[in-house]
Amino acid sequence: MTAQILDGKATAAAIKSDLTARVAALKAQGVTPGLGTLLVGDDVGSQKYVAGKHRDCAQVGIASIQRELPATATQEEIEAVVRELNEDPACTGYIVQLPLPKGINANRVLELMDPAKDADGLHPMNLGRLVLNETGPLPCTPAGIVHLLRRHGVEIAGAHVVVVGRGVTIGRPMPLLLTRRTENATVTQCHTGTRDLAAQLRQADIIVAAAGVPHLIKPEDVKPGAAILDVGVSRDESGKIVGDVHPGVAEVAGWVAPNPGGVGPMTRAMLLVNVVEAAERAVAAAD
Ligand SMILES: Nc1nc2c(c(=O)[nH]1)N[C@@H](CN(C=O)c1ccc(C(=O)N[C@@H](CCC(=O)O)C(=O)O)cc1)CN2
Repeated sequence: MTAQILDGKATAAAIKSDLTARVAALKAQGVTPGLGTLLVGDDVGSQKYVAGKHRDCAQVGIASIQRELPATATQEEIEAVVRELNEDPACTGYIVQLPLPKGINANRVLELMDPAKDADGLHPMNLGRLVLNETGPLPCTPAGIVHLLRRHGVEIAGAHVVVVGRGVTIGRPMPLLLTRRTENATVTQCHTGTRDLAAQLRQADIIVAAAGVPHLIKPEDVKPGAAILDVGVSRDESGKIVGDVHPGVAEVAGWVAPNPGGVGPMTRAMLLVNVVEAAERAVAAAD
């Protein structure tokens, strides 16, 4: 078997085309959505992701506000920029690029954000809305994964999904999304402390691999026909991405989201969705 590709690039392009029309409609009503980003430090990967987010904004007509601080920035300096973005009327939504440098309390920074401007769905109030099944911005990577599976006709309802990872951007929110009545999956959450990971993986109809451990998921651990989404990012000596999924998995799986080209572009597309939906909600509330 050679797996079908869960094509994140093509799916993201379709989402962006839809958003371009919605942004034009907002502008016609006098509202220009604006995405702010706060990047702290000089991590090359983070710089690349943030640059990509602003390229996407330009493509769909969203305005860009870019704030950067050096790796030496203090908690207070970072929080001061967050307060500025909270107050800036041109910034209708924003993100703080993660991870923040060592020594910075990222939770305190996220808690300080205006939840109405939280374009990542990572403010505690918005994560709480997800728990309570209320409307709000969804964390971008989990939302992108659900969209990608749906778009390719992968059955989520009734599926057994194994999520490997417990980070704030993917591992923690992913099971919350997948177990909503609208998705209706059964989820097992695994992590580096899971005793027999291979035994869990073999039960899975869908695997979301977000552990950051190169080639953690091996062909012999995968049920034939399963859908495998590789979200792990490690880099080799030349800076090339090495995912959590061994390339041989494509011979066993039914679907594979490659890395790069799978979930990453979806993360960026769902960020734009959050920005546009927040602006649309604001317009509807003002009517
Ligand atoms: N505030 C946030 N920080 C981080 C998030 C997040 O959702 N919000 N997620 C990740 C990084 N990330 C977004 O910020 C992200 C990761 C990957 C991609 C992407 O398009 N990847 C490309 C490959 C790019 C490359 O060659 O390096 C792909 O997969 O095709 C976009 C965004 C952690 N931080």
